[in-house]
Amino acid sequence: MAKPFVAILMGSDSDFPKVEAALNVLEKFDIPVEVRVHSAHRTPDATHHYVKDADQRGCAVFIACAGMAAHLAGVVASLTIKPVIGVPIDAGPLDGMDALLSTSQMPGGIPVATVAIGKAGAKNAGYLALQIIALQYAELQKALLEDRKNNAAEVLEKNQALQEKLQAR
Ligand SMILES: Nc1c(C(=O)O)ncn1[C@@H]1O[C@H](COP(=O)(O)O)[C@@H](O)[C@H]1O
Repeated sequence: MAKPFVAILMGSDSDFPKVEAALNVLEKFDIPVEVRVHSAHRTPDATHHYVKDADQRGCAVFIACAGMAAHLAGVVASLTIKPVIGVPIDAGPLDGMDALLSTSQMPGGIPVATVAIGKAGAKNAGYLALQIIALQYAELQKALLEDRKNNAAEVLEKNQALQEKLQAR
């Protein structure tokens, strides 16, 4: 079976420093990714065309990232029945609270799986996309379990280092 790909869309190139966290995770697991700037507000026709086309070409999961009046993820979700993960970006004076609400408060029937605001949310969007794809790929399941183990070992090591520091006080 050919590997499916993930499409990462963002409303503006100014979002990229935060969105990059999703890309990093997907690249770490060798999942093909397409990254595009498409705004539901500013480039509605191009957004519509890209989502329909990507859907047909085998996109497995869409990650849509936007700040402020973040309608991008909702619009993407209206155009496909593939899973759409929404990342609210902390842009503008409301620090992402506006984007969080406009991404998550979707009307019934058109879901957007909304993650946390900003970089941490983008990272989790990458992992969530992997977990969705892993439902059909045993190898990816193994890699994700291994990654969890490594992360846990890192945390335990940090705890050990902290205990040693505290004992030396
Ligand atoms: N929320 C949206 C959409 C959309 O939802 O279609 N398009 C752009 N934007 C957001 O506007 C913010 C400011 O954009 P600029 O930095 O380009 O002015 C960005 O966070 C972008 O995601």
